[in-house]
Amino acid sequence: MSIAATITSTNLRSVSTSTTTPPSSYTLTTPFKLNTLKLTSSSIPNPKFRSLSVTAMTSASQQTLSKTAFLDRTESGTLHFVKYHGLGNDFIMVNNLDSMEPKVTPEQAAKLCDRNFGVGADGVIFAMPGSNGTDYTMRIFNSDGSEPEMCGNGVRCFAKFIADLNNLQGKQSFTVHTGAGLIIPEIQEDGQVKVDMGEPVLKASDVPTKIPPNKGESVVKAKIEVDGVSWNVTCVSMGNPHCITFGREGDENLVVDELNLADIGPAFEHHVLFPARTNTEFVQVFSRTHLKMRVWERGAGATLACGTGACALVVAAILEGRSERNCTVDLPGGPLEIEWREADNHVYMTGPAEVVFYGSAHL
Ligand SMILES: N[C@@H](CCC[C@H](N)C(=O)O)C(=O)O
Repeated sequence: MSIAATITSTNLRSVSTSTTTPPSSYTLTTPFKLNTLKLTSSSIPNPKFRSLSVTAMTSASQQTLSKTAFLDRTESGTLHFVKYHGLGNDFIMVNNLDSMEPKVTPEQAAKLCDRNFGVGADGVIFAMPGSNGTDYTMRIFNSDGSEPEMCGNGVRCFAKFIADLNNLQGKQSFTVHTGAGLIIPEIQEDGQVKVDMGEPVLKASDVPTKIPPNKGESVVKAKIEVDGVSWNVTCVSMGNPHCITFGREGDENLVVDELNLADIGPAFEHHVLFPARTNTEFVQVFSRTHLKMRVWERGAGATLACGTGACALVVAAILEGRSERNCTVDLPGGPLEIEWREADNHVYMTGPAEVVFYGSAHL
């Protein structure tokens, strides 16, 4: 089986090697050009990835073929998707509006997310019909195939994806049912997406963490041992679990760029004190309104941004007396604006979401 793949974007330069017409298996109403990098199955050493075949459309092709028509086409065994990113946290968005059954299995999601043998992404997101009275339902698989309850950057991409599918312009708001309950993204006039992320969950057993509560039912600046090092942590759920640290015991001022996340991240993620595993945010405080974080995500590893993580860390910073309620959080992929509003106890996140490319994969 041959594999055709294109690395291209509306914003980035194409890095493909040649130009060719689409494979015969694609029936298109208008001709389009593909910049194609061809691989054969024999050049793929790992047999488990040989069944995956990927094609991506250039931005020129997006102009000649209706986006909705592209995503609506159904051929057996072929998935049409749009890749989006929110500050470099990237997702394969699937139009699943005709069914509550995800079109991709967790195993297929892991293959699609693979950065060497697949499309490459931090997760696969499904736009599904509404439930519990909402406009839509969002489900997501992490790049390891596990299913988290929520994804902050993902829900901003979700809002843009829905607007794109429906050809909506300007300010738009949707109600979205997620594993974390009701989430309300609103596309702003400037294209940024502001999301009502709901209330943070602080009760230790609901985060969940087995760290004994030390402030009411919550865990705030508690000491835990991770691989023989003592860290101070605060635990917050934004529907999904987060462990936030501002430093080791006796060393409160983290310089996050110096951390080797690949070493310490997995030790937090799989720590016995986190029965559902955990996302971990390592935070540096610049001022009471400006923080910087790096993240090790449950089921995805080090990512360029984590929206729920940025929300959770501002809650943690306020609980630890380190910040105001409105903060800018710098992530490796760029900044997010976060507010934990006193009036309704909800957390609000504002940031970008962008299309990377349209593509098809044979599953
Ligand atoms: N990157 C996401 C979070 C995705 C889910 C996470 N890996 C988990 O397992 O909880 C975000 O932007 O919030």
